[in-house]
Amino acid sequence: MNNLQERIAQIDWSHVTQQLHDHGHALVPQLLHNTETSELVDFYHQPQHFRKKIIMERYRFGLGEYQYFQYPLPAILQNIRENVYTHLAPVANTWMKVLQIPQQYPATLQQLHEQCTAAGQDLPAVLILKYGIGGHNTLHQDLYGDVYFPLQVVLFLNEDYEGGEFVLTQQTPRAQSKVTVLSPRCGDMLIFTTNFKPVKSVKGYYRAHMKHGVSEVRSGQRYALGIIFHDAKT
Ligand SMILES: O=C(O)CCC(=O)C(=O)O
Ligand SMILES: [Fe+2]
Repeated sequence: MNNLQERIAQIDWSHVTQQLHDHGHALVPQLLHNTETSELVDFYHQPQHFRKKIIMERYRFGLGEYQYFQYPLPAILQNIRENVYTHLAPVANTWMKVLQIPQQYPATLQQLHEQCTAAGQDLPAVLILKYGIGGHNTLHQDLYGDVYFPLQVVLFLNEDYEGGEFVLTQQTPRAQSKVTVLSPRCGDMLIFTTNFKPVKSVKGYYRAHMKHGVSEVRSGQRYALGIIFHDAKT
């Protein structure tokens, strides 16, 4: 566990920051060990950890299901959420600044959550997703209320499936969307923008809106764990 905190501290955060500025996403390979990814998959079958289950097709979100954790989060997730946040707050603050959005994010997750609570958002947006054959997640953004943090994380919990690529689209004003397709390995952590990234142009920076989703799983079962830093209203 401490060891995981050290692994997070040892990530090359200046490289991650540069990737986020350039591409709106950054892959951190092999953050989690197999014992940790299988512990996280096992949580899915322990209902006491969860506050809500969503059957995706009922909402036309795709095909599959996910469950939102309830507080208190398992220590491993609290640890990742808190420690990764502190490295991402400066990236988010740079983005707001260059885009001239009057918003700055506090240095700690606890302070962000005080802002969420004041806005009536006090439930964790941390979830495990499970997809079977044909499972997919349609393109979306994870905004859960007025207070939002513009970066989020997915942890990939297995790799014994085919298809199920992680897809990001970047929309440029007056142009078609650019697509990035990733096939991360079990234990990888992906950091990506929740709604937009700044892009430099001759006239300064503009917002390129981004969405994410998952392509169809062709065989096997796919598990992923999403960490959204702001809290949700429902
Ligand atoms: O299953 C995935 O990889 C995507 C999950 C997702 O949409 C999220 O965590 O926000
Ligand atoms: Fe999502």
